[in-house]
Amino acid sequence: MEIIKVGLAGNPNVGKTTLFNNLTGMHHHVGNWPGKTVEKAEGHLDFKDYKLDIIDLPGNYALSAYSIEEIISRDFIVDESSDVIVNIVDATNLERNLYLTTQMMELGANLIIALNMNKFAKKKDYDINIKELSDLLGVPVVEIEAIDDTGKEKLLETIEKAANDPINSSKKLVYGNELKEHISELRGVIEKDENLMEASSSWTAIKLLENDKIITEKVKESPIFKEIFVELDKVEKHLKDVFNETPEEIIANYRYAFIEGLLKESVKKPVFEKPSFTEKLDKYVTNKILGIPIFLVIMWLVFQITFTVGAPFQELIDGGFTWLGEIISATLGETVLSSFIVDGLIGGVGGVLTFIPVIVLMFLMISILEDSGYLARAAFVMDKVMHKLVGLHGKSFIPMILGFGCGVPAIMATRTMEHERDRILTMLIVPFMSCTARLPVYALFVAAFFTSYQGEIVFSLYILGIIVAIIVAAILKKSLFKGITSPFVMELPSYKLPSLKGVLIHTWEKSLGFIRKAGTIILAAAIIVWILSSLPIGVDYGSQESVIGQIGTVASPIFEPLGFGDWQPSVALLFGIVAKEIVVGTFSSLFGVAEDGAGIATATEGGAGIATAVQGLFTPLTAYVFMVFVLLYVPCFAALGTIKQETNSWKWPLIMVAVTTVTAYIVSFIIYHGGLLLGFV
Ligand SMILES: Nc1nc2c(ncn2[C@@H]2O[C@H](COP(=O)(O)OP(=O)(O)OP(=O)(O)O)[C@@H](O)[C@H]2O)c(=O)[nH]1
Ligand SMILES: [Mg+2]
Repeated sequence: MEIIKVGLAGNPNVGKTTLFNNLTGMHHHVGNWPGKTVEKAEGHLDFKDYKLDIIDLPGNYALSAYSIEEIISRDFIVDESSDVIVNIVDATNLERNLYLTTQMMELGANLIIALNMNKFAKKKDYDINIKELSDLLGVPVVEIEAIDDTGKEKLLETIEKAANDPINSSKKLVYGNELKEHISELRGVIEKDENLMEASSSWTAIKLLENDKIITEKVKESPIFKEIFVELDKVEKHLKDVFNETPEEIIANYRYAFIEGLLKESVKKPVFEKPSFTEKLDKYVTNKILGIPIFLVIMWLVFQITFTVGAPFQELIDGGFTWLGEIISATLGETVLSSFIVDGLIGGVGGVLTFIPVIVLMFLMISILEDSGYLARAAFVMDKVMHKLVGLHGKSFIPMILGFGCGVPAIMATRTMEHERDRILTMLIVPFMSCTARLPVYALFVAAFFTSYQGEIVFSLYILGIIVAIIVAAILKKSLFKGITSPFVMELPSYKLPSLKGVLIHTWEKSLGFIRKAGTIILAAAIIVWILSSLPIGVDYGSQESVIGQIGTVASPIFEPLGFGDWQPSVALLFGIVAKEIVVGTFSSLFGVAEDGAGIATATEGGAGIATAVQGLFTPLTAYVFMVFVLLYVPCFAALGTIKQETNSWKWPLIMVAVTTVTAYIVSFIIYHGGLLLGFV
């Protein structure tokens, strides 16, 4: 079977991954905000006698190399030998989208244009003459709807044809005689070195004129680099004399002029565009005064829904585990095996699994925020605050909100940031955002102590996370990360009705990740906790004389000043370093079924078992402080590992550990003593 290698390229948020998923049957991350895909992904599809290798790329606006994900795409388009590049273009935004197209044409890439979002363009009364557009570009144009199968067959046929009969897409690109003449002079010199001919010489010439760092470095390695730079200088001087502009500006102007001419011939737009739904809604949502209150209300709703809808399901699962534990205890009697299954496994792992409904709902809510387009608005609204207070731009707010789901993808999402310094700083504050792993801890404690204000208490923790993140970022920006942040225009995609299938798949996969975690790390920790609670032989399970009790007793003075100096919270925090769910796992295996026969925590009932046990250890004030500490202290191993991988050094994860520990301690201390002064207990 012959293989055809197809790259999917285009601006951010135009539907590349949607098309990729549709073609390959895979489920990669789709959402309505620019910059989701940060790494290239590969999938396959059989078509007739061919095997298509499809590569999904991060979106980019130009083939210049700024941020990491842009470099990934550019390297693929420029250096890898793909057979066909499918350029996905948003029909509602042709001017901007075609800017990247012109640059791929400069490369002479074997291009196909897949025109997406046609329904939205029709709604706006755009009349696009596909044949004309294709003729003028000299590139096939296919209308598709990435979300369903519209145009899919035609696209595949076109890919097959293009692979067998490649075109040079640079042919119809015209940049005016003056520029063309000088580019060809420069090309003449470049072409003398065979090694520089991997990409087309006109592209290399253009990139040199644009002062592109990577290409300039590459050319410096050529034996004839002096000759090339002498010519480059000459051309640059000449262009400056003629146009009184930098070569970069001149080239950009020509690209836009080409696009303008093209669209004049092939697209008819209504004289007055009626305000779209998005524009109408954004009047309120991104309003200067209303923006932040609306953001807060939406977040509050998210937590309310998560908790109120989640609670009955949670009780159901909890009941199931309790029943299972009782049956096992009754069948096996008081044996080591029964203690292992009931305290160790059902307590440690089951105690965490009861929170699945809450966690699934949280991921569902975040998926809806992402897919509707609200996430980008939240970042836009926070941009001013972030800029003024922290010196970071709103772009870093997107990874922060994703951090409400899980820190690992959130840390990866920082790749879209241009400056390494801003990127690392954002990574360091993402773990202050309250991820779903903290939810079991909150659920347990609010049920035991704050039955009437569950939603409000949890909401306050989420907001505290954001505030602490902003304060820590501001301090770090003034010390470790000095420097100005370049301004950035936040792109606001049109609102879209979230696709049910997309949202469900997204949620399902995230939830599966949680279940997998329960079966691996949390299980392993549960077994260790059980062993340590049962040793030395003959000791009462989970008593202070057990190994775990002794460890806790040694560690507990550290937490005394924060109000929870008992040994059990200390070991729970210690084990929770691995993953925060283990904090609850540890409690539930220490106070599990066998202890009082009352069952594992029924977090929503606030009565039996674990809840009673924690009521004996905490007061409402110390319970709140404990939740704050869990929120802010050391991120889980997975998050630290991701920071190491993304920064390529252990330095940052270690700094992270120090920053979070100190912050958690200080903030908890202030809240505890402040609370005491205010008369709380
Ligand atoms: N209605 C409709 N929505 C679409 C279509 N194609 C994509 N979308 C939506 O557009 C948004 C962006 O889609 P993605 O596939 O994630 O875009 P992308 O180009 O991969 O974006 P990045 O990875 O950020 O560069 C999502 O909300 C999709 O559901 C389509 O054909 N019709
Ligand atoms: Mg994508």
